[in-house]
Amino acid sequence: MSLPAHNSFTYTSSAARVIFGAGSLQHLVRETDLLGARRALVLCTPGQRAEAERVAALIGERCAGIFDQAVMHVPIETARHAREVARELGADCAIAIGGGSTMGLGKAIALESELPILAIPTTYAGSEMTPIYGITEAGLKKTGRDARVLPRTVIYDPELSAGLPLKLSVTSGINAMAHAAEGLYAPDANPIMSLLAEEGLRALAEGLPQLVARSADLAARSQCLYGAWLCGTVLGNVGMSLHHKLCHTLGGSYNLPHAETHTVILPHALAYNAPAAPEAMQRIARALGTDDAAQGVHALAARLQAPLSLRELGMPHEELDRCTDIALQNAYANPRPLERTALRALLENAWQGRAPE
Ligand SMILES: NC(=O)c1ccc[n+]([C@@H]2O[C@H](COP(=O)([O-])OP(=O)(O)OC[C@H]3O[C@@H](n4cnc5c(N)ncnc54)[C@H](O)[C@@H]3O)[C@@H](O)[C@H]2O)c1
Ligand SMILES: O=C(O)CCC(=O)CC(=O)O
Repeated sequence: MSLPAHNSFTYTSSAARVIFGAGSLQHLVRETDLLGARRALVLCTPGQRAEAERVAALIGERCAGIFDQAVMHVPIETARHAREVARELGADCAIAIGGGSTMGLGKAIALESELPILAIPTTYAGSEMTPIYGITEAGLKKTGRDARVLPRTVIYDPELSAGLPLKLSVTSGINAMAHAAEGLYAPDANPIMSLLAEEGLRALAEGLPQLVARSADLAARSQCLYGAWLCGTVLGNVGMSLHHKLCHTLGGSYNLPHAETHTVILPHALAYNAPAAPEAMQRIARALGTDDAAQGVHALAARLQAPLSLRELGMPHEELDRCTDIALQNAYANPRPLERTALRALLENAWQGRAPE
């Protein structure tokens, strides 16, 4: 795609060291040493304690302890507890192994202490590539951007995502695709991020069906993790719009599951924005090998047997009006102006699980 004459942009590269490939966890000691860490605190969810113990065993005496209480959306109480544990143990680095929830906990610690994070992602959420943090206090999730929370080193080892349940692999992959799709019509989009976005979409659109056919296939896992890396980079570098705003409203105010909510909303958000962002839609469709971006994402999700409706995620129908109001509360950039009636119709379609209009 050629650069239009009127195109001007600012591009700041976020530095992160990436080690990618099957078996790359073997480089953990080298990478820990390169960060100068002697007392690393290993972070995980309760369900990934075994993976954290493996990390602890690998780094041996460099491990100060394991904190295994990461949960979704980083409750402030958990963040305070983890910060306290890090302080008490004299930790000089946080090693986060897991998905976006564990990365989020590492970021909550780094935000106050500037502890470097070494991230070992095991889902496709992409948080490891972003300076975005989120903390939930009194039922409200606040997000922000801060360079201190961007992980310094990321080890992408597809072998570690082999245990990710297939359903979550699919929805997590579509969560990643959403970052790239919105990145293509971001107000601060730039040609570099758009290249990564299109390639990330292509990698996931190819890799996810392969995963569904053979969930432990290492080539498919590598392809999806590669896509997730690129899509996460886009999320970290350009602003998100309507789709992410709706997902944060549904997740934050109604506690709907994160990756599944992204999966249901994405085709509808793209259909809403399609008339105002034709070039982005063309690039998304091209990456998916289809004619229409919104219909293409919907068809892909259906083919992967992903959830298609807010109803099946437990969203109460009577809350759709209030949800529309919340989504309209704060102004943010979006290619198409936010119109109440059209947004309410979008949510209705998503609730019913219809194809996007
Ligand atoms: N700040 C950012 O840039 C950013 C980006 C994306 C998501 N997020 C946040 O991340 C959270 C969601 O992250 P997520 O979707 O990765 O889910 P998650 O981290 O909550 O993981 C979901 C579940 O899967 C388990 N799991 C993860 N990897 C596994 C594996 N390989 N094998 C077996 N089990 C595994 C986890 O232990 C957890 O129980 C949300 O809070 C979201 O807001 C933040
Ligand atoms: O909740 C956060 O920490 C921010 C998440 C974000 O912007 C990406 C997403 O919704 O997947």
